[in-house]
Amino acid sequence: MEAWLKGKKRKSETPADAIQDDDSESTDVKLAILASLHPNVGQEALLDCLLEHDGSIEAASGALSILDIPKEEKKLRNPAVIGSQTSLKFFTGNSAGTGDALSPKKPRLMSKKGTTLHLYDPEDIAEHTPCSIVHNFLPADMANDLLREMLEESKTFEKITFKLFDNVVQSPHTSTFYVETDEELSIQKHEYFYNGARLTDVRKITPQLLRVKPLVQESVNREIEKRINTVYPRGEKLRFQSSDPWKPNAAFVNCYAGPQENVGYHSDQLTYLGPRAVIGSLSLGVAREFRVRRIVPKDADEKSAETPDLEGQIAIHLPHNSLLVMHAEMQEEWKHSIAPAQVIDPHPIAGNRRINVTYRDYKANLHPKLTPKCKCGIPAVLKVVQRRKENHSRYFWMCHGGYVPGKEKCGFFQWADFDDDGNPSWDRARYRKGTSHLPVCERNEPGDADSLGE
Ligand SMILES: O=C(O)CCC(=O)C(=O)O
Ligand SMILES: [Fe+2]
Repeated sequence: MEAWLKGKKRKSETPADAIQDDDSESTDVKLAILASLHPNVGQEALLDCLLEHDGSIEAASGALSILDIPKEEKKLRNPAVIGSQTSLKFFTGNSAGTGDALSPKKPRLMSKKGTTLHLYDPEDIAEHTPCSIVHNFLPADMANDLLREMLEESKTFEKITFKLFDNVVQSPHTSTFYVETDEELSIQKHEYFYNGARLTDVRKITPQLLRVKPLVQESVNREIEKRINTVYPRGEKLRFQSSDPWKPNAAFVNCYAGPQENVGYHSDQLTYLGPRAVIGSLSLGVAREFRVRRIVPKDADEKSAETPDLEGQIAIHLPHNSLLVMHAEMQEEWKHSIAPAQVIDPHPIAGNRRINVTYRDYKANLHPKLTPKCKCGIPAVLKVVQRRKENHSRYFWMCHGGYVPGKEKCGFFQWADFDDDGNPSWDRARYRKGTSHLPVCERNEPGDADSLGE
């Protein structure tokens, strides 16, 4: 941690490190480190300060040290309260979308860095973010039954513990994971890895989660079709996006007990969902702000000050019983978070708690027995080059051992090869050779950073 705070290079930098930067670290972790350095500053002020300093702990910590914290905390922008919708005209630039596969055709929002655009309307959300939303999604009784069931379950949810640079940190909310069969439960516990470690709490899907699943499935597939037809170039699915219907077989459930519980800016892991993953996210209980921001790739030697990110964050308001679909462009090009709130409206059933159920489609051909393993013997994690222009959008496998308390990462790195439907090259039955321009399993040894154009 010290080396990072002082701006020194981390020891044992690997090719995977070289194509990432500070931003690849979860905001949870950055917040945990900032909180330990500035124990008197609230979570929200820390988050705002981190955002204002482009995710740099060093810069944010420096600013917090100089400031008169108690006064400044009150003045900091973006109070995470339920805000009112800002005029879209203020944020919409004249420039049209880039026209690439990942940008909506409509003009791009040009919100200034550090500002938050609050969106409520489904049309605005579909137009300006990589998401779409369905309000009042379930019949009211069904939503309440699921909420009650999950509130009961969440009494035994736990915070996730992971490691960063010798610090063991905990997620600022609780969660657990549900699968459908006993066999899947056993496999999830013994073969799947998350942040380099096995999950200890995997549960069998509950009656209400199972009851709601087909409705989510139907609605998400409808939203995918709509997105393809109205937003994507030529009305075609994105490259690497699966051409199969979306079929959820797992649910990750989060509980935010009170306004301060949150999740920092992150992209969801693609390791088992594959490229261009779609996720169906159901919100129950207290309404909270889901924030998204686009990741703007930079040249290796480009400083953020020279190319300020023109786009601020967008807050999507997630009321009780709303289904948010994170579309195929979301995880690769954007980050998302649940911001801490100053105030919340208590919910008649949930009190101050919010339950979030993310239904996910785990791909059979990305089972950890099939994916590359690193030298630690742990199934490698699938990532994509997000922040660098060089090799931008390329997928790669890397070691995740560094996230396990007491374990160093081994530096394993390997480019990933998928066909245009996101099938990995080892899936002989489905992989359509020649549809991907990427080299087949090109190998880079640790330290071989030249081959990455760094
Ligand atoms: O609570 C939410 O709406 C988002 C949760 C989330 O981002 C996640 O589980 O990865
Ligand atoms: Fe997420």
